[in-house]
Amino acid sequence: MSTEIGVEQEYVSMLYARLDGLRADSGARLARTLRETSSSPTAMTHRDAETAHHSAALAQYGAVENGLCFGRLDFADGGRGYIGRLGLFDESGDHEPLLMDWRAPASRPFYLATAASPDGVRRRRHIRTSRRRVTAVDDEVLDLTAGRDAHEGVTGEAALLSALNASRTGRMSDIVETIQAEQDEIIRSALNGVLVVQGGPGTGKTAVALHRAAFLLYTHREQLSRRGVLVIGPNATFLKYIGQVLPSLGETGVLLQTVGELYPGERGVRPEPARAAEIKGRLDAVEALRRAVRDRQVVPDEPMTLVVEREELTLDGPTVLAAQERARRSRKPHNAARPLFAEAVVAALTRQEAERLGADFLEEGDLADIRRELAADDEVRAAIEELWPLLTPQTLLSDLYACPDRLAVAFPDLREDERALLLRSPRLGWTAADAPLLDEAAELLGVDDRLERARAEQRRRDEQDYAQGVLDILQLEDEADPDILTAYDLIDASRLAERNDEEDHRTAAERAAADRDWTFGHVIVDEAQELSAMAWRVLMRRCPSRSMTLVGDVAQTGDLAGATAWSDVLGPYVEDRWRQTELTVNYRTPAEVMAVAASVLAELGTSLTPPSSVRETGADPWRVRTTDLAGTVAALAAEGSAHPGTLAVLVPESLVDQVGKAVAARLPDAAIGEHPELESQVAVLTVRQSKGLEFDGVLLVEPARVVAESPRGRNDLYVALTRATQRLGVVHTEPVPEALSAIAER
Ligand SMILES: Nc1ncnc2c1ncn2[C@@H]1O[C@H](COP(=O)(O)OP(=O)(O)OP(=O)(O)O)[C@@H](O)[C@H]1O
Repeated sequence: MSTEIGVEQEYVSMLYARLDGLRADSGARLARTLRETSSSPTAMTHRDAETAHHSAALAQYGAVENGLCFGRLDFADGGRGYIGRLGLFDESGDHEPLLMDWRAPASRPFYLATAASPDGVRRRRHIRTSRRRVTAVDDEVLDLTAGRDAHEGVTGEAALLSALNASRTGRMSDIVETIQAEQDEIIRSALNGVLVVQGGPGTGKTAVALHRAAFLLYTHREQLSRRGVLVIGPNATFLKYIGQVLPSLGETGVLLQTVGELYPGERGVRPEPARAAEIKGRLDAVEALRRAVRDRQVVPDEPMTLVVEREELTLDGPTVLAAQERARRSRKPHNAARPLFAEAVVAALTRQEAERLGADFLEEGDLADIRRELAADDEVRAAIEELWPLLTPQTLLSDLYACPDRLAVAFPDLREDERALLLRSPRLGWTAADAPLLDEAAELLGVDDRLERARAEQRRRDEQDYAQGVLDILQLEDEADPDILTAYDLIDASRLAERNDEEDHRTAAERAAADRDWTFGHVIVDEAQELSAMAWRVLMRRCPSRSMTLVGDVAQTGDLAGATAWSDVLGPYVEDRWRQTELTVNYRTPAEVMAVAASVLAELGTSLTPPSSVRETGADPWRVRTTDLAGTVAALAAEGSAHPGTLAVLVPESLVDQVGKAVAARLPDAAIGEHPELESQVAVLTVRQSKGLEFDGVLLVEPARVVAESPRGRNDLYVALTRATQRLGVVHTEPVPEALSAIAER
């Protein structure tokens, strides 16, 4: 085999030389572009575009440095192809492919060909490298291995097991080298429509979702780089965990967000009781917000007296009610309808004033003057603001949460104690469940954009005037020779103004993050089972094309507002027009640990079958019963940290402080708290924080409390048990839940 390594080394070195050449080329072009000094608007725009292009190319060449080439296919017809992280071509005239991008259709057999269905492939070779050095090659000769005792459906077994057994680092890595057939199907599924990927823990849902993003951007580059791709994850820690995967695949134009960040400009990070989040997540909140907005459109109990120019005018209930009716009939959102309300109020006051002055003597011009004066009067404006205030989503929501009476109007069907859960001081900041409500409020409030539109029109006119000036000067200079085409002949002022408009060179992802009205080309939701009905409404607004990939596991739902069936989530938006696929193999959790998790799943009473583990480790789970919980956990964590790789101590919420302190006293570098540093070797986390993550070893503390403390406690237990890639230990003082009693005591 060592000669084979030599052969591949030669080829791989040639590929790196080609990559270096491209990198140097882009670097030189970038430097040249940056040195250009022309300050004409067209040249500047061109320069910005070129800079962005070369910088992106350089970033991509940097991203593929590790594992540039990882596979080779030998075809039955004698042909051969190398597979890698990007496509490289021969510099010479015939432009032969030297390396095929893993996303290209030609690379597919690398992931799909099996002995039973070789698809023209004679041999699949996995090339393993460390930096630029080839360290191993694993061959599968497809026409000879048909009867071999391999794990059914697994391709590239040696490379796969080597990847799965590697110690974890606290950052997720990509899986391009060992994507399995059932995963490949999903990654390359068509762009359009809603695709649901249901899969048990460790089946690679997150990995598949991210690789799908990279595949879609490659295949539909034009469309998706303009509209962008949004990836939603459960929390900031998780986003940090997966943050490196797409850049390692050479993709940077994807926006990663939590639900709490869905409303631009605000970050919903404050914790709140599960019950409060559940109430906010119900669809009823739409009506509640509608009522809250109407509640701000006030009819005075007593007539209001306004003093304008030392004269008294009266605004009574019926007048206000009529103005309200007029504004509401427009069916415009609150802020957009406000000018109609104001107009109606001013018209009523104008009539009053006209009558006082003697309407018969007044002409239309006089009435218009009165109207203008009243509309500009401070007291009139204050009255309008009181009766139909201009509202931001933030003020609407914080005023609502701050006032029991307002809450009672908005949520008449809630019990008093439920409403009390929503009550809070406006200064405390937003929670994740507030973000969809802010977005809903923005829909209901709308914007009074007349001012903004007037400003934009003025800007446009100014630019046009300026362009006209430029053309006039050019015209003077050109006048000498009537045969020469003048600038006038080629372009008029409005087109020149348009050209000078500054182009926006932010990526689609950057622009989308700041824009509530942005609609994405594709939306991917990870841990999709956790999203509330209100969060789905926002996502559906952000993706009117309904081109979406939702990955999740309804057996792992921890949030009360989360889903227990995909049809419940999607029915309101696409009825039954969505497709579901399933992932069935667990690549993370070894069989020994999965056996325990499977009995918890059975107790959940779902029809879901546990995914089958792809490997065994020979290490059985164990448990220790103790009377000194914190002390024992700290000692076992110290013992566990002697193993290579990461260790998570998973604790019920109520024990985080106590256990965290004990572990920190013993292991000062352990990560603890709201935003734990996952690259630390040992981390103390709640089960909720551990969602979607994985660790080499897991020490689960007091599982009975994990179950007892949450309304979806058994789901949480299932999540906790399936975080380990190698070892699982349980520490408890109380008896363990029935499903865990089979674990041997140590
Ligand atoms: N084809 C593969 N090759 C190598 N590793 C893989 C493959 N598929 C999945 N994995 C690894 O298995 C682990 C679990 O994957 P992932 O986190 O995507 O699963 P998940 O289904 O999202 O799990 P959960 O629902 O528990 O969050 C990861 O370490 C991932 O890299």
